[in-house]
Amino acid sequence: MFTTPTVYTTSVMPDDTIVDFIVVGSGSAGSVVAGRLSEVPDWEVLLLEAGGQPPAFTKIPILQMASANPNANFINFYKTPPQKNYNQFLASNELTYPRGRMIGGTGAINLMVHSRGNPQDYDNWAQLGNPGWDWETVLKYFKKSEDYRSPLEPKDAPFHGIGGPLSVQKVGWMPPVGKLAIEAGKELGLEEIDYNTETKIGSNILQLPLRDGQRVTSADAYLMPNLRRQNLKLQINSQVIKIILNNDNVAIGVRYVHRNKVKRAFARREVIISAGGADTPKLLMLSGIGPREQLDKLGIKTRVDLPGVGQNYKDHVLLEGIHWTIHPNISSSVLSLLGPSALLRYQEKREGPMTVPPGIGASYFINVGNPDEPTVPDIQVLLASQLVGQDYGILTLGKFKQSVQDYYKPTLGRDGFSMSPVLLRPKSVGTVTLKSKNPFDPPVLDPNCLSHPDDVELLVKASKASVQLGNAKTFRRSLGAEPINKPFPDCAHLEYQSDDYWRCHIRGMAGVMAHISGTCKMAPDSDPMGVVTPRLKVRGVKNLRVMDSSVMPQIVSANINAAVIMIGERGADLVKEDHGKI
Ligand SMILES: Cc1cc2nc3c(=O)[nH]c(=O)nc-3n(C[C@H](O)[C@H](O)[C@H](O)COP(=O)(O)OP(=O)(O)OC[C@H]3O[C@@H](n4cnc5c(N)ncnc54)[C@H](O)[C@@H]3O)c2cc1C
Repeated sequence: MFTTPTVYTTSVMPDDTIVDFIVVGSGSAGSVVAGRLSEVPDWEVLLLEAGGQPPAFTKIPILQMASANPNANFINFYKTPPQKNYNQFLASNELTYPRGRMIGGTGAINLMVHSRGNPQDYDNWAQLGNPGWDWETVLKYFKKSEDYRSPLEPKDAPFHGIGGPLSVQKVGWMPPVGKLAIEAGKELGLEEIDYNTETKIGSNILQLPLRDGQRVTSADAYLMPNLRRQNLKLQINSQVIKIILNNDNVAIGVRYVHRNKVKRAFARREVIISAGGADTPKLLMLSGIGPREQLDKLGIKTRVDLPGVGQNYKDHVLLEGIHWTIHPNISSSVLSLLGPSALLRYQEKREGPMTVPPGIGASYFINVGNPDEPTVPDIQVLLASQLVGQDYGILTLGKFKQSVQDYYKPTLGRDGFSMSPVLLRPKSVGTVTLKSKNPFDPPVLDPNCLSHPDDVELLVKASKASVQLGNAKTFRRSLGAEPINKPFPDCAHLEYQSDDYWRCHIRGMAGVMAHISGTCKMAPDSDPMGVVTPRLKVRGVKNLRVMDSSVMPQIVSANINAAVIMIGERGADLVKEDHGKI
């Protein structure tokens, strides 16, 4: 009714098809890679995707919340082992990690924040021995990908691209608290910035991949317009179960399952894996490329002993539970935003609250470890127009254990907002391992967040800064904002808002953002934990590359999707360069 589903043209290839390039996974990176490689008219490109067509609701930003439905068959919900250092106030500390299993991948269910990270992130990648990934180089690819559609200040214009495949614009509709975000930041000395430039400390309105009020995924931007090319084929419901290596460790094709039948496809030139930070290491290991010890245990013959596969797993950590109520007459409740006038406004004009993912609006990039640092933040505080008890807790409360549900009871039906600090460069490291050698078993994700004490200590400082932000006079004056000044029951034995109290709050209420990265990291040959070279070639194998979030040597200081798209853009150019096409 409000939108029609995007239907991609797909093909069913005969068994033992031979093409030039096989790309595995049509998510945020894979769609870019396949779209760009097919620009070379004499290259045949086959894109294999495990999932199917994306459901229509994924196009409507506010319906992002529907992807939490555990029965959705277009999402893989991967369970973690019990996590001991965080999320202790959830009903279960075995977390569920959603990964999009459809054309568009996780980019079709994410919260749409488009943020590139800090120039220093990429200069660090280069300094670690990865030439060609410095800020100056990657900026060209960020710009190449982008069609920026909001008004630009002259000083910010050189950092944005116009006319690229991916529409990006500032959040168009704001809840009442979002409209005050910039003014509130000024009280604490934070000026408004465009965070996708080189200016990185300050308040900001978030940027989203959006066009005409609808989500734009990499698949919309890079595949949809190009599927009429004869040399680009997209085959769905095709889960790759093994990379085929010949006796000389050259990748010559893949084995995949389509309609309950095992089929093969062969690549004259290269196989490129873009299955995402969880499934890429899984597929490499199933193919005998990974830590020998682990493969031996599962009875998988090692073809290349690469100890780094599945290691170096980094994710951003976000702290919940720092909240304010607002005046009862002011509403930003998600369910009330879905009322008839908003629905009509969306249907007729593609405007209003439905054009924004739930709660999303503005944020603050700050440095709490070194407040004098002028350009590199260590924390992003996300301002969300959401209170846990909002909408009678229907959307938010169920995941918590009973004592926390009781804690929020007095706020049931009230509106409010939260300040959620995010650790931009966590030091804790996790792993992705195989459950078994059955390709249909999920991988075992163990993010192991907050295992490094420095992460907790930085969050203590960030919590205090977040309280200061929410207590800004602007919010109190205009919205009647009142902090929920009450300890969580499990931390009530500690002095309220002392460092020890915050440590307890953090262990209970911090959680992952599901930004799996680094699990097949790019590194020079001298680093034994490196999985791919700076040209994204898998070490010890010929004609095999990885291009997705798993190649990041270090996680970037922002939501990672924009960087993943950049990796796809840069990766496609590396292939073209290596084959003499540019
Ligand atoms: C709830 C949520 C909210 C998020 N919010 C944000 C946000 O606001 N901003 C942001 O920047 N990032 C966000 N992210 C993260 C971001 O969306 C992902 O990091 C990004 O999409 C990863 O891209 P990728 O290409 O590495 O993998 P994916 O996009 O996951 O693509 C992998 C694709 O490969 C397919 N595949 C996997 N295995 C196989 C196989 N064996 N054979 C064939 N196909 C296979 C999958 O079906 C999928 O289509 C969020 C993530 C989640 C889960």
